[in-house]
Amino acid sequence: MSLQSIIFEKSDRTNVLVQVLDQLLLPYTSKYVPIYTIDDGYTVIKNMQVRGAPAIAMVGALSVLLETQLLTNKNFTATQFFYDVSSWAPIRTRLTERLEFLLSSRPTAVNLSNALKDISSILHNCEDLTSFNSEVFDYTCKLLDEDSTNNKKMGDNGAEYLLKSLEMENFAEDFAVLTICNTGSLATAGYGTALGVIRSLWKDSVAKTDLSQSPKKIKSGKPRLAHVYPLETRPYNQGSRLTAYELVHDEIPCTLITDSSIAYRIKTSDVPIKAAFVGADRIVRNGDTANKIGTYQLSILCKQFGIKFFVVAPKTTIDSVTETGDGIIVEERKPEEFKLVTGTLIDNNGGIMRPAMNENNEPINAQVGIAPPNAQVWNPSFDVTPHEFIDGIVTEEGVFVKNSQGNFDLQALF
Ligand SMILES: CSC[C@H](O)[C@H](O)C(=O)COP(=O)(O)O
Repeated sequence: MSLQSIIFEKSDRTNVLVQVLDQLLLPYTSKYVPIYTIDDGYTVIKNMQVRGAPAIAMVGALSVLLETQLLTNKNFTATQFFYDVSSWAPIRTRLTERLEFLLSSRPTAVNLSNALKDISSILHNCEDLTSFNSEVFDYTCKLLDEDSTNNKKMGDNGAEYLLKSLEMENFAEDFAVLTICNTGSLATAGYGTALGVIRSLWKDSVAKTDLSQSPKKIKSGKPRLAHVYPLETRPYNQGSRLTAYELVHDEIPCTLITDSSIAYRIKTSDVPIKAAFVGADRIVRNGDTANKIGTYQLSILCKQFGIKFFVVAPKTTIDSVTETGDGIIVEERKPEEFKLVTGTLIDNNGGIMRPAMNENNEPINAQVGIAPPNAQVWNPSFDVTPHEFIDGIVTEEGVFVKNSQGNFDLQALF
C-alpha cells in the first residue's frame, strides 16, 4: 500500500474529517494531525508538516471546507466572536480575508494560489453559506480525484516518452535516473509527479524482467530502469526523509546521494544515468520552472553530461499569467532550518539504527546545531530553472518539448 499524506473522510458530506501526515516527523514516526480550521491549514503548510505543491493546495482547500463546515454548526457559531454570522454578507467578507491569509502561508507553489482563486470565485457567486459549503465540498473532492488520476497519466506519459527515445537511440540496456524534491504520494493525492514517472518506469522494468532466472535477466532486449538516485536536498533534507523513504517503501532500487555528489555520481555510476525527473512548484508561460533548491544546478549538470532533464507537473502547477522565471517570488526559509538539524534520536546499537523511545514508547525528537549560532545564512527553498535547460515538460496532457527555436509552446495548458 502506498503512503498517504492526506486522510479525507467524506462519506457524510456534512461531517467531513481531515488529517494530514506530519512529514517533519518522517521517516521514523508516522503521526497524523487533524485539521479543523483555516488556521490549522495555514500552520501545517507554513511549518512544512505538509509538503509538495499539489498536497499544499489540497490541504489549503480542505481547510476552507472545514472552517465553512464549522460555520454551519450552530453550537460553534454560538460560542465564537470571530465571524459575524448575522447574515451571508459579513461571512463572505471575512472568508475573503481568510483566503488571503491562507495564501500567504507559502508563496512560490502556484497550486495553492490556483485553488484559492477557484474557491474565491465560488465564494463570489454563492448566495448563502450552505451552498458555498456544498460547492467547496464538490470542488475539493474533484481536486483530490483529478490529482490522483492525472498523476497516473503523467507517470505513464513520462515513462513511455523516455523509453521510446532510448529505443530510438538504439539503447537497449539497464539505466538509472536522478530525481530531486518530494514528488511522490506524500506530495500529492497519490502516485506522484516525478516519482510517478519513476513508478511507471519501475512497473515497466519489472514486466521486462524474467524472474525465473538468477541473476534476473531482461526478457526483451529493451531499455529498463534499474536504479534511482534521489538527492538528499533541503529544506529539512526532504530527499532523504521523504523521497528515499517512498522509494524504499515501494522497494524500488535506489541509492541516496548528497546534492554535491551529482557530477561525480554521473561520471562513476556503473549503470548509465539516462534522465533526471524533477517536480515543479510553478511553471510560467515560457517554461521556466521554480522547483526545490538544487534543481537548477542539477539541470546544468545534466546538460553538461548530455542527460535528458524533464520537469513533471500537472496543469494545476501552471502559472498562465507570469511570463518568465524573473517574475517568480522565491520563498526563503528561516535560518534555524539550516543551522539546526531536527530529527529522531537514534539508538545506534551495533550499527542497527533504531529510534530511542521515551517513557510512553514514542520516538524522541531532538535538534542538533551544525553551524555557528551567529552565522549569517541564505536559505532559499526553491530555485528557478531556465527553460533552456529543460528538455521536456511532462503533464497529464502529454510531453511538451521545445520547437526548433528552443521555445516551449504551453498554450494548450493555459
Ligand atoms: C510535487 S511537485 C514539487 C514540489 O512541490 C517541490 O519542489 C517539493 O520538493 C516540495 O516542496 P516543499 O517546499 O517541501 O513543500
